[in-house]
Amino acid sequence: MATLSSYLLSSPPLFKSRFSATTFVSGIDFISFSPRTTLSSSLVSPATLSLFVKHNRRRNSLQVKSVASPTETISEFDEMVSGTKRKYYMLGGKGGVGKTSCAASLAVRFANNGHPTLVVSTDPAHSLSDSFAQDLTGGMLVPVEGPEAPLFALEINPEKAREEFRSASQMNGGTGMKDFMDGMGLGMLVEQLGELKLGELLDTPPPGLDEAIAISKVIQFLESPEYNMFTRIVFDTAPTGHTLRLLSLPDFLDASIGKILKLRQKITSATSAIKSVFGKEENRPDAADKLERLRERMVKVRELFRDTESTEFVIVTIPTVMAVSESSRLSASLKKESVPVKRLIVNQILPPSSSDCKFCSIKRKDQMRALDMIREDSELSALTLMEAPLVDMEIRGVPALRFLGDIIWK
Ligand SMILES: Nc1ncnc2c1ncn2[C@@H]1O[C@H](COP(=O)(O)OP(=O)(O)OP(=O)(O)O)[C@@H](O)[C@H]1O
Repeated sequence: MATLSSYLLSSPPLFKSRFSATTFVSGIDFISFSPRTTLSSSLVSPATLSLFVKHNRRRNSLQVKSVASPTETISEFDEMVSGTKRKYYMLGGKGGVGKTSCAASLAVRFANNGHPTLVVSTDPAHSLSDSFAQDLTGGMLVPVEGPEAPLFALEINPEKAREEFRSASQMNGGTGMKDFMDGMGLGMLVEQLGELKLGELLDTPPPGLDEAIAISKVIQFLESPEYNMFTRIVFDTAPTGHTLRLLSLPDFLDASIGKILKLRQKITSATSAIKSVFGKEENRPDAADKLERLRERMVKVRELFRDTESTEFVIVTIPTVMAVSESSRLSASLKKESVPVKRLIVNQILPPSSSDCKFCSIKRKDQMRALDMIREDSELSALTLMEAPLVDMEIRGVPALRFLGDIIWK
C-alpha cells in the first residue's frame, strides 16, 4: 500500500479552486471565493447559492454515480453516494480517534463524486480547520478549495448558538421588575421564576445542550430552499456522551417549559389588571416561547437522527480495548434510541509490514486483540467494519483527506 508521504510527493499541487469568480460563472464577479469569504449574515446568500445550484445541476447530473443494476455488487460507498436525495452522516466516537479526519475525508469523497456537500463541526474543540489546513472559523459557510463539486465547511460555535437563548433568562425582569412586582405584592412569583434557574440553565447548560442547539440551528437553516443544493451533510460531532444526551433533551426541555408555562399563567392573570391600567402590552417573546421553539427544533433533530432513510450515524474507533468498549456502549445506546448505525470505522490500524521492530510487533498483537474483541462483540460485530491504516504523516489538507477517504470509503 502506498504511504501518505509518497502519495503527497507524487500528487500535483492542489488545483485552483473551481469556485473562483472567474472559473465559476464567467463575467459575474460574485464574491471572490477566497477561503476566508464570509457569505452573508445568514451563512451564505441565497443569490450566491442559486448561482451554485444553476452551475452544479448540470455537472451533478453527470457526476453523481448512478445506482448499480441488480446484478452488480453494490459497494458500501456506492450505496452511500447513490441518489441525489439529501443524506446526513453523523460521525462520532471517543475523543481523538480520528472523527474529524474521517468526517472530512467522507465530505471530500462525496464532493469528488459530484455531491454538493457541507461538512459541519459542532464539537467545541473544532479541528476542521486543522484537518483541511484552511481557516474555516467564524461560524459561516466557507468554501473548501480542491474537490470537484462544491464543498463547504462550517465550524459552528456551540456556545454562541446558545447565546440567542440567553436573553430568555431576562424573564426575571432584572431588579426593576422585581421592585415593581414586589410593590404589587407579587415578588414571590418572581422569586419562584428565579428558582427555576433559567439563567443557570443557559449559563451552565446540561451536557449536550450546546451541541444540540448548534445541530438544530444547522438543520433549521438547511431546511430553507436556498440551501437545497447540499445533497450530503456530514457532521463531525462532539465526543460520545454529548451526542447521546442531545437525544433526551426534548424531554428535559418539556419539563422546564411546563414549569415556566404554569408560572406565566399565574403572572399573566395577576398582572392583566396592571397592564390595562398602564395600557402597555409587552410583546417580547419570553423564556417559555423561546424554550418551546428550541424544543420543537430538538424534536426535529431527534426525528432526523432516527430517520433511517436519510440519516446514518457512523461510529469511529481505534483498535484499543478502551476505545472498543466505549464504541460498544455507544452502539448499544444509539440502538436503544433508534438511531440508525450500520458502519464502524476502525482507524489507525498498523499497516502490514514484513520487518516489524519489537515495538511494532507488540503493538500489532495488541491491536489484533482489540480487533478480535470487535468481531466477538454482540453490538459491534453486527456493523460493517471499515478499516483505516495508521498513515505515516498527519492527515492535513484535501489531498491527504482524499488519500484517506479513498481507503476508508470503498
Ligand atoms: N489513520 C490515521 N493515521 C495517522 N494519523 C491519524 C489518523 N487518523 C487521525 N490521525 C491524526 O490524529 C489526530 C487526531 O485526529 P482527529 O482530529 O481526526 O481526531 P478526533 O477524533 O476528531 O479528535 P477530537 O475528539 O479531539 O475532536 C490528528 O492529528 C490526525 O491527523
